[in-house]
Amino acid sequence: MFDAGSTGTRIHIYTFVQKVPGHPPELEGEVFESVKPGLSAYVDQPEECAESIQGLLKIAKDTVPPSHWKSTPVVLMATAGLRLLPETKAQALLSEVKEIFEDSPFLVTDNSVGIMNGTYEGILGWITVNFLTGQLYGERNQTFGTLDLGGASTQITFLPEFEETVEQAPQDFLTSFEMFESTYSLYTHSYLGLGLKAARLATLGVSAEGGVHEQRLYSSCLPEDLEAEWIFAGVNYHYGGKPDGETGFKACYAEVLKIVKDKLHQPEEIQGRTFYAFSYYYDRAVDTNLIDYETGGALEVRDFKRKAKEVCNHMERYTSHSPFLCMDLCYITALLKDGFGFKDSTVLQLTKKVNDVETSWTLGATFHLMQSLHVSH
Ligand SMILES: Nc1nc2c(ncn2[C@@H]2O[C@H](COP(=O)(O)OP(=O)(O)O)[C@@H](O)[C@H]2O)c(=O)[nH]1
Ligand SMILES: [Ca+2]
Repeated sequence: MFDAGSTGTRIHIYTFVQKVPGHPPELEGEVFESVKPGLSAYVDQPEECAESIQGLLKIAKDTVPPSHWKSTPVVLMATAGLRLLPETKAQALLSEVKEIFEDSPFLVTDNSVGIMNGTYEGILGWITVNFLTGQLYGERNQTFGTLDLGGASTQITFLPEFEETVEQAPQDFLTSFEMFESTYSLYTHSYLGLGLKAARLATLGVSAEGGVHEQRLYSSCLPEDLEAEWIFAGVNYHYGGKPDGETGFKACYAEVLKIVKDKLHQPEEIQGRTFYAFSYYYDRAVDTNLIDYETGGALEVRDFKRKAKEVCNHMERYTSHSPFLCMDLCYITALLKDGFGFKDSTVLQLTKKVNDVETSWTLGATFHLMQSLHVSH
C-alpha cells in the first residue's frame, strides 16, 4: 500500500498469514520505506516521479516472494497534496503511477491508483490504531481517538459515546462503516489546508494553493535575522523574521491563532477522551525531546504549549533546528486548544508504531482492500 503524502511517498508491505481456514488472516509484519519529496513536487514534470515509485517497488520485489507477485495487489492512494492540485495535474501524476504499476509484476486493478477521500483517510487511520491496540476484536472495550497532522491536511476521528456529540456534529462529520463484522459510526473530518506546511504558508499570509510567484513574507514566529527562500507546490517564497518588529511566543501565537480561530468544529466529548496523535505531532515532539523517537510517549496538550514558549522565547538555543520550529509548535498548540477545543490536561499518546507497525491510514486501507477483494476469509 503506497501512501502518496504531500511531503513524501511511502510504501507499506504487509504480510498476512491465514493460520486457521475460515478465520481472517493475521497480520504478521510490515516492511516500511519512505522517499521525499511527495508526488506534488513533480507537478510540472510528472514523468520525473517514476524514479521514486520504482525505488519503492524494488523494495516490494525484494520483500514479496516472486511466487506471490501476481497475487499481491499494489495500490497507491494520494492524500491532500494532490487534493490541492488542479484536477488535470493530479490526474497526470496518477496516470504516470498507473503505468509504472502496470509494468510491474504485481496485481493491478482498475482502482489501484487514486486520491484518498479525506473522510476515509480519517476513518482508516482510526481503524489502524484501534486494530493495533486490540480494541477492534473481542468484547468492545474503549476505543481511542486519532489525530493525524499531515503537511496539507489534518484529521480528527473518534467513536462518539455521547448522544449530543452525534446530534451537534455537522452531518458530513458522521460516517458509518462495516468492518470486522461490526458497524462503527464515527465522527471524522479532514481539514484541507490545515496541515502543518499549509498552515505555515497561511501564517505567512499565502493561501495553500499558492498562485503567487514572488512574495516577501515576515513573521514574529521566525528568528529576527532570518532571510530565506522556500519552494512549495512549485511557487518560490522569500520569508524572514521581523528585525524591528516583535518576535516570540505571544506575537507568534497571535499570528497562528488567526489560522484556526472559529474555523473548526469543537465536539465537547473529546476533552475527556484519550487520543493517539501521529505524523507531524510525533515529529515535532521528537524534535524537541518531548518524547523518545523509538518509544513515543504520553503528553498533555499543555506540554506542547510549554515547549512552544520555550522555543519561541529562546530561538538562539534552537539554531540547529528548522527555523519554523517555533511556528510549528505554536500552530500545533493553537490547533489542539483553540481549533479542536482540547483542554490543557487532555492526554495524547504520541506514537509512530504500535507493535512494530506504522500508525498510518494504510493498514486500515489494506483491510478495506482485502474485504473488497474477499481475501479476508
Ligand atoms: N512514521 C511515519 N510518519 C508518517 C507516515 N505518513 C506520514 N508521516 C509523517 O506525516 C508528516 C507529513 O504528512 P504527509 O502524509 O506528507 O501529508 P498529508 O498528505 O497532508 O497527509 C511527516 O511528518 C511524515 O513523517 C507514516 O506512515 N509513518
Ligand atoms: Ca499523511
